Amino acid sequence: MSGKLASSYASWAELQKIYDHQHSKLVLKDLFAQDPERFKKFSKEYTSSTNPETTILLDYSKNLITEPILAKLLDLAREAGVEEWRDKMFAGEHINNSEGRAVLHVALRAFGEINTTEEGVSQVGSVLAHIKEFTEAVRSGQWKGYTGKSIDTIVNIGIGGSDLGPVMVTEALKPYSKRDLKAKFVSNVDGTHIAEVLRECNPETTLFIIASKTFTTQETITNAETARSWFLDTAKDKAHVAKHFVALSTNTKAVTAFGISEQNMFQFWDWVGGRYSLWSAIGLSIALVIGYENFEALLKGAHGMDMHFREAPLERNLPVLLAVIGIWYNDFYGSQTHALLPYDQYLNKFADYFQQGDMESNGKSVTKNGERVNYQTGPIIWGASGTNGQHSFYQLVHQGTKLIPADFIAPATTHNPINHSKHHRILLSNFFAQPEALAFGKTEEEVRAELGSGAAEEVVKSKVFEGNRPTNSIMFPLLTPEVLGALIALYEHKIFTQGVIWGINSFDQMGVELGKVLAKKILAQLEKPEDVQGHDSSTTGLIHYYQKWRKE
Ligand SMILES: O=P(O)(O)OC[C@H]1O[C@H](O)[C@@H](O)[C@@H](O)[C@@H]1O
Repeated sequence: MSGKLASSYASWAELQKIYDHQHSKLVLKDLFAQDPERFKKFSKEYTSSTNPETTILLDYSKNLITEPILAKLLDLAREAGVEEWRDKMFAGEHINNSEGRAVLHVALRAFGEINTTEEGVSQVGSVLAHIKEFTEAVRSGQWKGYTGKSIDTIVNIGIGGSDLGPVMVTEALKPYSKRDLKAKFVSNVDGTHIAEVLRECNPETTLFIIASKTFTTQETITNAETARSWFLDTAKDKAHVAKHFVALSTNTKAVTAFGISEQNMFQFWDWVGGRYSLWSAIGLSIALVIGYENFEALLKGAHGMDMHFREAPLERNLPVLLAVIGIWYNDFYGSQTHALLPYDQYLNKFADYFQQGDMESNGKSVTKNGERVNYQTGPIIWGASGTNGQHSFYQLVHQGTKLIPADFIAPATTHNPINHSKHHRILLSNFFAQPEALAFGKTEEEVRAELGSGAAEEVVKSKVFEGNRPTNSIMFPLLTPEVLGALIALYEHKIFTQGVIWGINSFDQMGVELGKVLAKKILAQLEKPEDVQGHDSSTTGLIHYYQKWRKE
Protein backbone atom coordinates (compact mmCIF):
# COMPACT_ATOMS: atom_id res chain seq x y z
CA MET A 1 0.00 0.00 0.00
CA SER A 2 3.05 2.15 -0.26
CA GLY A 3 1.65 3.23 -3.59
CA LYS A 4 4.61 1.77 -5.44
CA LEU A 5 3.95 -0.24 -8.56
CA ALA A 6 4.09 -3.97 -7.74
CA SER A 7 5.97 -4.49 -10.97
CA SER A 8 8.81 -2.30 -9.69
CA TYR A 9 9.84 -4.85 -7.04
CA ALA A 10 12.85 -7.07 -7.68
CA SER A 11 10.88 -10.13 -6.53
CA TRP A 12 8.15 -9.36 -9.08
CA ALA A 13 10.67 -9.49 -11.91
CA GLU A 14 12.12 -12.70 -10.48
CA LEU A 15 8.66 -14.25 -10.28
CA GLN A 16 8.09 -13.32 -13.92
CA LYS A 17 11.31 -15.07 -14.83
CA ILE A 18 10.33 -18.14 -12.83
CA TYR A 19 6.95 -18.19 -14.51
CA ASP A 20 8.45 -17.86 -18.00
CA HIS A 21 10.93 -20.67 -17.45
CA GLN A 22 9.03 -23.04 -15.28
CA HIS A 23 5.31 -22.77 -15.65
CA SER A 24 5.02 -25.49 -18.26
CA LYS A 25 6.84 -27.81 -15.88
CA LEU A 26 4.55 -27.11 -12.96
CA VAL A 27 2.36 -30.18 -13.20
CA LEU A 28 0.45 -31.18 -10.09
CA LYS A 29 0.58 -34.86 -10.92
CA ASP A 30 4.38 -34.75 -11.05
CA LEU A 31 4.73 -32.46 -8.05
CA PHE A 32 2.72 -34.87 -5.91
CA ALA A 33 4.52 -37.92 -7.31
CA GLN A 34 7.91 -36.37 -6.56
CA ASP A 35 7.12 -35.50 -2.99
CA PRO A 36 5.05 -37.72 -0.69
CA GLU A 37 5.27 -34.95 1.94
CA ARG A 38 3.61 -32.35 -0.26
CA PHE A 39 0.38 -32.16 1.73
CA LYS A 40 2.32 -31.84 4.95
CA LYS A 41 4.51 -29.09 3.53
CA PHE A 42 1.71 -27.14 1.93
CA SER A 43 -1.04 -27.21 4.52
CA LYS A 44 -1.39 -25.21 7.72
CA GLU A 45 -3.77 -25.27 10.60
CA TYR A 46 -4.89 -22.17 12.45
CA THR A 47 -6.23 -22.68 15.96
CA SER A 48 -7.57 -19.94 18.20
CA SER A 49 -5.49 -19.46 21.33
CA THR A 50 -8.63 -19.24 23.46
CA ASN A 51 -10.82 -21.92 21.91
CA PRO A 52 -9.28 -25.09 20.43
CA GLU A 53 -12.52 -25.86 18.61
CA THR A 54 -12.07 -22.76 16.50
CA THR A 55 -9.66 -24.19 14.03
CA ILE A 56 -9.28 -23.91 10.28
CA LEU A 57 -7.18 -26.06 7.98
CA LEU A 58 -5.83 -24.55 4.79
CA ASP A 59 -4.57 -27.09 2.28
CA TYR A 60 -2.77 -25.25 -0.50
CA SER A 61 -0.86 -28.22 -1.84
CA LYS A 62 -2.97 -28.45 -5.02
CA ASN A 63 -1.48 -25.19 -6.30
CA LEU A 64 1.02 -24.70 -9.11
CA ILE A 65 3.79 -23.83 -6.72
CA THR A 66 7.02 -25.24 -5.36
CA GLU A 67 8.83 -24.25 -2.17
CA PRO A 68 11.12 -21.78 -4.00
CA ILE A 69 8.15 -20.21 -5.80
CA LEU A 70 6.25 -19.77 -2.56
CA ALA A 71 9.36 -18.34 -0.92
CA LYS A 72 9.64 -15.81 -3.74
CA LEU A 73 5.97 -14.90 -3.47
CA LEU A 74 6.51 -14.26 0.24
CA ASP A 75 9.56 -12.15 -0.61
CA LEU A 76 7.23 -10.05 -2.73
CA ALA A 77 4.90 -9.59 0.25
CA ARG A 78 7.88 -8.50 2.35
CA GLU A 79 9.26 -6.21 -0.31
CA ALA A 80 5.85 -4.54 -0.68
CA GLY A 81 5.83 -3.91 3.08
CA VAL A 82 2.83 -6.07 3.98
CA GLU A 83 4.01 -6.37 7.59
CA GLU A 84 4.58 -2.63 7.98
CA TRP A 85 1.22 -1.72 6.42
CA ARG A 86 -0.54 -4.34 8.50
CA ASP A 87 0.96 -2.77 11.64
CA LYS A 88 -0.07 0.68 10.46
CA MET A 89 -3.65 -0.53 10.01
CA PHE A 90 -3.75 -1.98 13.52
CA ALA A 91 -2.19 1.21 14.92
CA GLY A 92 -4.99 3.30 13.42
CA GLU A 93 -2.84 5.20 10.92
CA HIS A 94 -4.86 6.82 8.18
CA ILE A 95 -3.98 4.28 5.50
CA ASN A 96 -7.14 5.07 3.50
CA ASN A 97 -5.32 8.02 1.95
CA SER A 98 -7.94 9.25 -0.54
CA GLU A 99 -10.48 9.74 2.25
CA GLY A 100 -7.93 10.50 4.97
CA ARG A 101 -9.31 7.77 7.23
CA ALA A 102 -8.09 5.03 9.50
CA VAL A 103 -9.11 1.45 8.74
CA LEU A 104 -10.09 -0.02 12.06
CA HIS A 105 -12.75 -2.67 11.65
CA VAL A 106 -10.30 -4.82 13.62
CA ALA A 107 -10.96 -2.55 16.62
CA LEU A 108 -14.65 -3.48 16.56
CA ARG A 109 -13.78 -7.03 17.54
CA ALA A 110 -10.72 -6.47 19.74
CA PHE A 111 -12.53 -5.93 23.05
CA GLY A 112 -10.24 -3.06 23.98
CA GLU A 113 -7.01 -4.65 22.81
CA ILE A 114 -6.28 -2.13 20.06
CA ASN A 115 -4.20 0.84 21.13
CA THR A 116 -5.13 3.94 19.23
CA THR A 117 -6.39 7.42 19.96
CA GLU A 118 -8.72 7.39 16.96
CA GLU A 119 -12.03 8.99 17.91
CA GLY A 120 -14.78 6.48 18.56
CA VAL A 121 -12.60 3.47 19.31
CA SER A 122 -13.10 3.95 23.04
CA GLN A 123 -16.89 3.87 22.49
CA VAL A 124 -16.95 0.45 20.81
CA GLY A 125 -17.71 -1.24 24.13
CA SER A 126 -20.66 1.00 24.93
CA VAL A 127 -22.22 0.43 21.50
CA LEU A 128 -21.85 -3.32 22.08
CA ALA A 129 -23.55 -2.88 25.46
CA HIS A 130 -26.38 -1.01 23.73
CA ILE A 131 -26.71 -3.83 21.18
CA LYS A 132 -26.78 -6.38 24.00
CA GLU A 133 -29.43 -4.55 25.97
CA PHE A 134 -31.60 -3.92 22.93
CA THR A 135 -31.37 -7.43 21.47
CA GLU A 136 -32.20 -8.96 24.83
CA ALA A 137 -35.24 -6.72 25.20
CA VAL A 138 -36.52 -7.61 21.73
CA ARG A 139 -35.74 -11.34 21.92
CA SER A 140 -37.31 -11.73 25.36
CA GLY A 141 -40.50 -10.03 24.21
CA GLN A 142 -39.99 -7.22 26.69
CA TRP A 143 -39.72 -4.61 23.90
CA LYS A 144 -43.28 -3.91 22.88
CA GLY A 145 -44.77 -2.47 19.72
CA TYR A 146 -47.28 0.37 19.77
CA THR A 147 -50.22 -1.91 20.58
CA GLY A 148 -48.35 -3.71 23.36
CA LYS A 149 -47.40 -6.78 21.33
CA SER A 150 -43.88 -8.22 21.14
CA ILE A 151 -41.78 -8.07 17.99
CA ASP A 152 -41.92 -11.17 15.76
CA THR A 153 -40.33 -9.78 12.57
CA ILE A 154 -37.30 -7.62 11.92
CA VAL A 155 -36.68 -5.94 8.57
CA ASN A 156 -33.17 -4.71 7.86
CA ILE A 157 -33.25 -1.95 5.25
CA GLY A 158 -29.80 -1.30 3.82
CA ILE A 159 -27.70 -1.98 0.74
CA GLY A 160 -24.12 -3.01 -0.09
CA GLY A 161 -22.15 -3.34 3.12
CA SER A 162 -25.24 -2.47 5.13
CA ASP A 163 -27.03 -5.52 3.77
CA LEU A 164 -24.68 -8.22 2.50
CA GLY A 165 -22.92 -8.95 5.80
CA PRO A 166 -26.12 -9.32 7.84
CA VAL A 167 -27.70 -11.38 5.02
CA MET A 168 -24.71 -13.71 4.73
CA VAL A 169 -24.12 -14.17 8.46
CA THR A 170 -27.75 -14.67 9.49
CA GLU A 171 -27.98 -17.32 6.78
CA ALA A 172 -24.68 -18.94 7.78
CA LEU A 173 -25.62 -19.08 11.45
CA LYS A 174 -29.24 -20.16 11.06
CA PRO A 175 -28.73 -23.11 13.42
CA TYR A 176 -28.12 -20.55 16.18
CA SER A 177 -31.13 -18.43 15.32
CA LYS A 178 -34.26 -17.70 17.27
CA ARG A 179 -36.64 -19.41 14.91
CA ASP A 180 -39.71 -17.51 15.99
CA LEU A 181 -38.14 -14.15 15.14
CA LYS A 182 -38.38 -13.73 11.38
CA ALA A 183 -35.59 -11.71 9.73
CA LYS A 184 -36.09 -10.05 6.39
CA PHE A 185 -33.82 -7.88 4.28
CA VAL A 186 -34.73 -5.13 1.86
CA SER A 187 -31.95 -3.68 -0.28
CA ASN A 188 -33.03 -3.04 -3.85
CA VAL A 189 -34.68 0.29 -4.68
CA ASP A 190 -37.00 -1.73 -6.95
CA GLY A 191 -40.33 -1.30 -5.16
CA THR A 192 -40.97 -4.99 -5.69
CA HIS A 193 -38.44 -5.81 -2.99
CA ILE A 194 -40.09 -3.85 -0.22
CA ALA A 195 -43.62 -4.58 -1.47
CA GLU A 196 -43.08 -8.33 -1.24
CA VAL A 197 -41.50 -8.08 2.21
CA LEU A 198 -44.21 -5.79 3.60
CA ARG A 199 -46.88 -8.24 2.43
CA GLU A 200 -45.53 -10.62 5.05
CA CYS A 201 -45.30 -8.09 7.88
CA ASN A 202 -47.68 -6.92 10.56
CA PRO A 203 -47.11 -3.26 11.53
CA GLU A 204 -47.89 -4.06 15.17
CA THR A 205 -45.10 -6.63 15.49
CA THR A 206 -42.45 -5.49 13.00
CA LEU A 207 -39.22 -3.70 13.80
CA PHE A 208 -37.46 -1.82 10.99
CA ILE A 209 -33.71 -1.45 11.19
CA ILE A 210 -32.50 1.30 8.90
CA ALA A 211 -28.88 0.46 8.20
CA SER A 212 -26.82 3.06 6.41
CA LYS A 213 -23.37 4.31 7.23
CA THR A 214 -23.96 7.63 5.49
CA PHE A 215 -27.75 7.72 5.85
CA THR A 216 -27.85 9.37 2.43
CA THR A 217 -27.97 6.30 0.19
CA GLN A 218 -30.89 6.79 -2.19
CA GLU A 219 -32.05 3.16 -2.15
CA THR A 220 -32.07 2.88 1.61
CA ILE A 221 -33.71 6.23 2.32
CA THR A 222 -36.41 5.58 -0.31
CA ASN A 223 -37.15 2.15 1.17
CA ALA A 224 -37.08 3.52 4.72
CA GLU A 225 -39.57 6.26 3.84
CA THR A 226 -41.87 3.72 2.20
CA ALA A 227 -41.65 1.51 5.29
CA ARG A 228 -42.45 4.47 7.53
CA SER A 229 -45.54 5.49 5.53
CA TRP A 230 -46.70 1.85 5.37
CA PHE A 231 -46.34 1.71 9.15
CA LEU A 232 -48.10 5.04 9.73
CA ASP A 233 -51.00 4.00 7.47
CA THR A 234 -51.99 1.70 10.31
CA ALA A 235 -50.30 3.16 13.39
CA LYS A 236 -51.34 6.78 12.55
CA ASP A 237 -49.47 8.52 15.35
CA LYS A 238 -45.86 9.52 14.53
CA ALA A 239 -44.91 8.95 18.17
CA HIS A 240 -45.25 5.21 17.53
CA VAL A 241 -42.28 5.28 15.11
CA ALA A 242 -39.96 5.13 18.14
CA LYS A 243 -41.11 1.60 18.96
CA HIS A 244 -40.70 0.29 15.43
CA PHE A 245 -37.74 2.06 13.81
CA VAL A 246 -34.09 2.04 14.79
CA ALA A 247 -31.08 3.29 12.84
CA LEU A 248 -27.51 2.07 12.41
CA SER A 249 -25.38 4.91 11.15
CA THR A 250 -22.49 7.32 11.51
CA ASN A 251 -24.76 10.26 10.67
CA THR A 252 -26.71 11.37 13.77
CA LYS A 253 -28.07 14.50 12.11
CA ALA A 254 -29.69 12.66 9.20
CA VAL A 255 -31.03 9.94 11.49
CA THR A 256 -32.81 12.39 13.77
CA ALA A 257 -34.07 14.36 10.76
CA PHE A 258 -35.68 11.12 9.55
CA GLY A 259 -37.57 10.92 12.83
CA ILE A 260 -35.58 8.30 14.70
CA SER A 261 -34.47 9.43 18.13
CA GLU A 262 -30.81 9.28 19.14
CA GLN A 263 -31.75 6.75 21.78
CA ASN A 264 -32.75 4.34 19.02
CA MET A 265 -29.61 4.93 17.04
CA PHE A 266 -26.61 2.62 17.10
CA GLN A 267 -23.47 4.49 16.28
CA PHE A 268 -20.40 3.62 14.28
CA TRP A 269 -17.57 5.65 12.78
CA ASP A 270 -16.00 6.63 9.48
CA TRP A 271 -13.04 4.31 10.06
CA VAL A 272 -15.38 1.36 9.46
CA GLY A 273 -15.68 0.68 5.74
CA GLY A 274 -19.15 -0.37 4.57
CA ARG A 275 -17.92 -3.78 3.40
CA TYR A 276 -16.15 -4.31 6.72
CA SER A 277 -19.06 -3.20 8.87
CA LEU A 278 -20.88 -6.35 9.95
CA TRP A 279 -18.79 -6.23 13.14
CA SER A 280 -20.18 -2.81 13.99
CA ALA A 281 -23.71 -1.62 14.77
CA ILE A 282 -24.54 -2.89 11.26
CA GLY A 283 -24.47 -6.33 12.92
CA LEU A 284 -27.58 -5.48 14.99
CA SER A 285 -29.82 -7.71 12.87
CA ILE A 286 -27.27 -10.52 13.30
CA ALA A 287 -27.32 -10.08 17.08
CA LEU A 288 -31.13 -10.04 17.07
CA VAL A 289 -31.26 -13.27 15.10
CA ILE A 290 -28.53 -15.30 16.83
CA GLY A 291 -28.46 -13.59 20.23
CA TYR A 292 -25.83 -11.31 21.68
CA GLU A 293 -23.61 -14.12 23.04
CA ASN A 294 -23.30 -15.66 19.61
CA PHE A 295 -22.65 -12.27 18.04
CA GLU A 296 -19.83 -11.77 20.52
CA ALA A 297 -18.47 -15.23 19.62
CA LEU A 298 -18.44 -14.16 15.96
CA LEU A 299 -16.38 -11.08 16.90
CA LYS A 300 -14.02 -13.17 19.03
CA GLY A 301 -13.50 -15.59 16.16
CA ALA A 302 -12.49 -12.71 13.91
CA HIS A 303 -10.25 -11.24 16.59
CA GLY A 304 -8.38 -14.54 16.88
CA MET A 305 -7.68 -14.45 13.15
CA ASP A 306 -6.59 -10.80 13.50
CA MET A 307 -4.00 -11.85 16.07
CA HIS A 308 -2.82 -14.66 13.80
CA PHE A 309 -2.49 -12.21 10.89
CA ARG A 310 -0.57 -9.83 13.13
CA GLU A 311 1.76 -12.30 14.72
CA ALA A 312 2.31 -15.41 12.60
CA PRO A 313 5.39 -15.41 10.38
CA LEU A 314 4.44 -14.96 6.75
CA GLU A 315 5.30 -18.61 5.98
CA ARG A 316 2.56 -19.72 8.36
CA ASN A 317 0.19 -16.82 7.94
CA LEU A 318 -3.02 -18.10 6.37
CA PRO A 319 -4.33 -14.81 4.93
CA VAL A 320 -0.89 -14.03 3.48
CA LEU A 321 -0.59 -17.49 1.93
CA LEU A 322 -4.01 -17.17 0.28
CA ALA A 323 -3.07 -13.69 -0.94
CA VAL A 324 0.26 -14.50 -2.53
CA ILE A 325 -1.00 -17.67 -4.16
CA GLY A 326 -3.87 -15.61 -5.59
CA ILE A 327 -1.35 -13.12 -6.97
CA TRP A 328 0.58 -15.92 -8.67
CA TYR A 329 -2.49 -16.80 -10.78
CA ASN A 330 -3.88 -13.29 -11.17
CA ASP A 331 -0.66 -11.61 -12.24
CA PHE A 332 1.48 -14.32 -13.77
CA TYR A 333 -0.91 -16.97 -15.08
CA GLY A 334 -3.39 -14.29 -16.22
CA SER A 335 -6.42 -15.73 -14.41
CA GLN A 336 -9.25 -13.24 -14.45
CA THR A 337 -11.46 -14.76 -11.79
CA HIS A 338 -11.42 -16.57 -8.48
CA ALA A 339 -14.22 -18.91 -7.40
CA LEU A 340 -15.45 -19.37 -3.82
CA LEU A 341 -17.15 -22.74 -3.51
CA PRO A 342 -18.50 -23.53 -0.05
CA TYR A 343 -19.77 -27.06 0.47
CA ASP A 344 -22.23 -25.91 3.07
CA GLN A 345 -25.73 -24.71 2.25
CA TYR A 346 -25.52 -22.26 5.14
CA LEU A 347 -22.70 -20.50 3.30
CA ASN A 348 -24.70 -20.00 0.14
CA LYS A 349 -24.29 -16.20 0.36
CA PHE A 350 -20.56 -16.36 1.04
CA ALA A 351 -19.49 -15.65 -2.55
CA ASP A 352 -22.05 -12.81 -2.85
CA TYR A 353 -20.65 -11.28 0.30
CA PHE A 354 -17.04 -11.41 -0.85
CA GLN A 355 -17.99 -10.11 -4.27
CA GLN A 356 -18.37 -6.77 -2.56
CA GLY A 357 -15.63 -7.46 -0.01
CA ASP A 358 -13.00 -8.19 -2.64
CA MET A 359 -14.17 -6.44 -5.81
CA GLU A 360 -15.07 -3.13 -4.14
CA SER A 361 -11.78 -3.21 -2.23
CA ASN A 362 -9.36 -4.22 -4.94
CA GLY A 363 -11.16 -3.28 -8.16
CA LYS A 364 -8.81 -0.32 -8.69
CA SER A 365 -6.48 0.61 -11.52
CA VAL A 366 -4.39 3.41 -10.04
CA THR A 367 -1.96 3.10 -7.17
CA LYS A 368 -2.17 5.14 -4.00
CA ASN A 369 0.19 7.58 -5.72
CA GLY A 370 -2.18 7.98 -8.64
CA GLU A 371 -0.11 5.98 -11.09
CA ARG A 372 -1.85 3.63 -13.59
CA VAL A 373 -0.98 0.04 -12.78
CA ASN A 374 0.63 -2.07 -15.50
CA TYR A 375 -0.59 -5.40 -14.11
CA GLN A 376 -3.86 -6.95 -13.06
CA THR A 377 -5.41 -6.06 -9.69
CA GLY A 378 -8.49 -7.59 -8.01
CA PRO A 379 -9.97 -10.71 -9.57
CA ILE A 380 -13.64 -11.23 -10.38
CA ILE A 381 -15.07 -13.13 -7.42
CA TRP A 382 -17.91 -15.53 -7.99
CA GLY A 383 -19.21 -18.88 -6.87
CA ALA A 384 -22.07 -20.92 -5.55
CA SER A 385 -22.50 -23.54 -2.89
CA GLY A 386 -21.65 -27.15 -3.65
CA THR A 387 -23.04 -29.33 -5.08
CA ASN A 388 -25.32 -26.98 -7.04
CA GLY A 389 -22.40 -25.41 -8.87
CA GLN A 390 -21.26 -28.84 -10.04
CA HIS A 391 -24.46 -29.20 -12.06
CA SER A 392 -24.15 -25.73 -13.49
CA PHE A 393 -20.76 -24.18 -14.24
CA TYR A 394 -18.18 -26.80 -13.22
CA GLN A 395 -18.07 -28.11 -16.81
CA LEU A 396 -16.20 -24.94 -17.78
CA VAL A 397 -13.98 -25.11 -14.70
CA HIS A 398 -12.96 -28.68 -15.58
CA GLN A 399 -12.69 -28.58 -19.36
CA GLY A 400 -13.03 -24.96 -20.50
CA THR A 401 -10.20 -22.84 -21.84
CA LYS A 402 -9.82 -20.69 -18.74
CA LEU A 403 -7.76 -21.23 -15.63
CA ILE A 404 -10.06 -20.69 -12.67
CA PRO A 405 -8.41 -20.92 -9.26
CA ALA A 406 -10.98 -21.91 -6.66
CA ASP A 407 -11.35 -22.24 -2.91
CA PHE A 408 -13.31 -25.25 -1.71
CA ILE A 409 -14.69 -24.67 1.79
CA ALA A 410 -16.39 -27.23 4.05
CA PRO A 411 -17.20 -28.20 7.63
CA ALA A 412 -16.36 -31.74 8.78
CA THR A 413 -19.58 -31.91 10.80
CA THR A 414 -23.03 -30.81 9.74
CA HIS A 415 -25.66 -29.09 11.85
CA ASN A 416 -28.20 -31.38 10.21
CA PRO A 417 -26.99 -34.97 10.60
CA ILE A 418 -30.01 -36.47 8.86
CA ASN A 419 -29.90 -40.23 8.50
CA HIS A 420 -26.59 -40.57 10.39
CA SER A 421 -25.08 -37.76 8.30
CA LYS A 422 -25.65 -39.62 5.05
CA HIS A 423 -26.25 -36.34 3.19
CA HIS A 424 -23.11 -34.85 4.64
CA ARG A 425 -20.95 -37.80 3.65
CA ILE A 426 -22.24 -37.51 0.08
CA LEU A 427 -21.64 -33.75 0.14
CA LEU A 428 -18.11 -34.14 1.45
CA SER A 429 -17.25 -36.91 -0.97
CA ASN A 430 -17.91 -34.29 -3.65
CA PHE A 431 -15.87 -31.70 -1.76
CA PHE A 432 -12.91 -34.11 -1.80
CA ALA A 433 -13.48 -35.40 -5.32
CA GLN A 434 -13.74 -32.11 -7.21
CA PRO A 435 -10.31 -30.66 -6.31
CA GLU A 436 -8.82 -34.10 -6.98
CA ALA A 437 -10.43 -34.26 -10.42
CA LEU A 438 -9.42 -30.67 -11.18
CA ALA A 439 -5.82 -31.31 -10.18
CA PHE A 440 -5.19 -34.70 -11.74
CA GLY A 441 -7.72 -34.91 -14.57
CA LYS A 442 -8.00 -37.92 -16.81
CA THR A 443 -5.54 -38.77 -19.57
CA GLU A 444 -6.29 -39.90 -23.09
CA GLU A 445 -4.84 -43.32 -22.25
CA GLU A 446 -7.18 -43.68 -19.32
CA VAL A 447 -10.15 -42.73 -21.49
CA ARG A 448 -9.11 -45.20 -24.20
CA ALA A 449 -8.69 -47.98 -21.68
CA GLU A 450 -12.16 -47.26 -20.38
CA LEU A 451 -13.91 -47.01 -23.76
CA GLY A 452 -12.18 -49.86 -25.52
CA SER A 453 -10.52 -49.87 -28.95
CA GLY A 454 -13.57 -49.08 -31.08
CA ALA A 455 -14.24 -45.67 -29.52
CA ALA A 456 -14.53 -42.73 -31.90
CA GLU A 457 -11.60 -40.34 -31.72
CA GLU A 458 -13.76 -37.28 -31.00
CA VAL A 459 -15.49 -39.06 -28.14
CA VAL A 460 -12.14 -39.98 -26.64
CA LYS A 461 -10.98 -36.35 -26.85
CA SER A 462 -14.16 -35.01 -25.33
CA LYS A 463 -13.67 -37.17 -22.27
CA VAL A 464 -10.11 -36.08 -21.53
CA PHE A 465 -9.57 -33.85 -18.51
CA GLU A 466 -6.29 -31.94 -18.75
CA GLY A 467 -6.22 -31.44 -15.01
CA ASN A 468 -3.60 -29.18 -13.42
CA ARG A 469 -6.31 -26.79 -12.27
CA PRO A 470 -5.39 -25.28 -8.92
CA THR A 471 -7.49 -25.18 -5.79
CA ASN A 472 -7.27 -24.44 -2.08
CA SER A 473 -9.23 -26.58 0.34
CA ILE A 474 -10.40 -25.00 3.57
CA MET A 475 -11.89 -27.20 6.28
CA PHE A 476 -13.06 -26.71 9.85
CA PRO A 477 -14.82 -28.95 12.36
CA LEU A 478 -18.20 -27.17 12.45
CA LEU A 479 -19.56 -23.83 11.25
CA THR A 480 -19.87 -22.10 14.64
CA PRO A 481 -20.10 -18.32 15.13
CA GLU A 482 -16.42 -18.26 16.12
CA VAL A 483 -15.31 -20.26 13.10
CA LEU A 484 -17.35 -18.06 10.79
CA GLY A 485 -15.79 -14.94 12.33
CA ALA A 486 -12.32 -16.37 11.75
CA LEU A 487 -13.18 -17.40 8.20
CA ILE A 488 -14.46 -13.95 7.25
CA ALA A 489 -11.41 -12.26 8.81
CA LEU A 490 -9.18 -14.69 6.91
CA TYR A 491 -10.56 -13.39 3.61
CA GLU A 492 -10.56 -9.76 4.77
CA HIS A 493 -6.85 -9.96 5.47
CA LYS A 494 -6.18 -11.79 2.23
CA ILE A 495 -7.79 -8.84 0.42
CA PHE A 496 -5.73 -6.39 2.50
CA THR A 497 -2.47 -8.21 1.70
CA GLN A 498 -3.16 -8.26 -2.02
CA GLY A 499 -4.07 -4.56 -1.96
CA VAL A 500 -0.75 -3.74 -0.28
CA ILE A 501 1.20 -5.70 -2.87
CA TRP A 502 -0.65 -4.00 -5.74
CA GLY A 503 -0.01 -0.60 -4.15
CA ILE A 504 -3.70 0.36 -4.29
CA ASN A 505 -6.08 1.80 -1.71
CA SER A 506 -8.37 -1.10 -0.78
CA PHE A 507 -10.55 1.10 1.40
CA ASP A 508 -12.25 3.65 -0.81
CA GLN A 509 -14.93 2.98 -3.44
CA MET A 510 -14.89 5.92 -5.84
CA GLY A 511 -16.06 3.61 -8.62
CA VAL A 512 -19.62 3.48 -7.32
CA GLU A 513 -20.06 7.27 -7.56
CA LEU A 514 -20.37 8.12 -11.27
CA GLY A 515 -23.43 5.94 -11.89
CA LYS A 516 -25.12 7.44 -8.81
CA VAL A 517 -24.58 11.02 -10.03
CA LEU A 518 -25.87 10.25 -13.52
CA ALA A 519 -28.96 8.47 -12.13
CA LYS A 520 -29.85 11.59 -10.12
CA LYS A 521 -29.56 13.77 -13.19
CA ILE A 522 -31.72 11.40 -15.24
CA LEU A 523 -34.37 11.06 -12.51
CA ALA A 524 -35.07 14.77 -12.91
CA GLN A 525 -35.58 14.34 -16.65
CA LEU A 526 -37.93 11.36 -16.73
CA GLU A 527 -41.23 13.23 -16.87
CA LYS A 528 -41.22 14.85 -20.31
CA PRO A 529 -39.41 13.89 -23.55
CA GLU A 530 -38.22 17.47 -24.02
CA ASP A 531 -36.47 17.33 -20.64
CA VAL A 532 -34.16 14.56 -21.79
CA GLN A 533 -31.00 16.56 -22.44
CA GLY A 534 -27.28 16.10 -22.51
CA HIS A 535 -27.04 12.38 -23.29
CA ASP A 536 -25.77 10.22 -26.10
CA SER A 537 -28.35 8.97 -28.63
CA SER A 538 -28.57 5.52 -27.02
CA THR A 539 -29.37 6.82 -23.54
CA THR A 540 -31.79 9.41 -24.95
CA GLY A 541 -33.45 6.75 -27.15
CA LEU A 542 -33.89 4.38 -24.23
CA ILE A 543 -35.44 7.06 -22.03
CA HIS A 544 -37.82 8.05 -24.84
CA TYR A 545 -38.97 4.43 -25.16
CA TYR A 546 -39.60 4.35 -21.42
CA GLN A 547 -41.68 7.52 -21.70
CA LYS A 548 -43.69 6.05 -24.58
CA TRP A 549 -44.38 2.70 -22.93
CA ARG A 550 -44.88 3.50 -19.27
CA LYS A 551 -48.39 3.29 -17.86
CA GLU A 552 -47.88 5.51 -14.82
O1 LIG B 1 -24.24 2.18 4.34
P1 LIG B 1 -24.45 3.17 3.24
O2 LIG B 1 -23.83 4.49 3.54
O3 LIG B 1 -25.92 3.30 2.93
O4 LIG B 1 -23.72 2.61 1.95
C1 LIG B 1 -24.10 1.47 1.26
C2 LIG B 1 -23.10 1.15 0.18
O5 LIG B 1 -23.02 2.29 -0.69
C3 LIG B 1 -22.09 2.24 -1.78
O6 LIG B 1 -22.47 1.29 -2.70
C4 LIG B 1 -20.69 1.92 -1.30
O7 LIG B 1 -20.20 3.03 -0.63
C5 LIG B 1 -20.71 0.70 -0.39
O8 LIG B 1 -19.43 0.50 0.15
C6 LIG B 1 -21.71 0.85 0.72
O9 LIG B 1 -21.72 -0.32 1.49
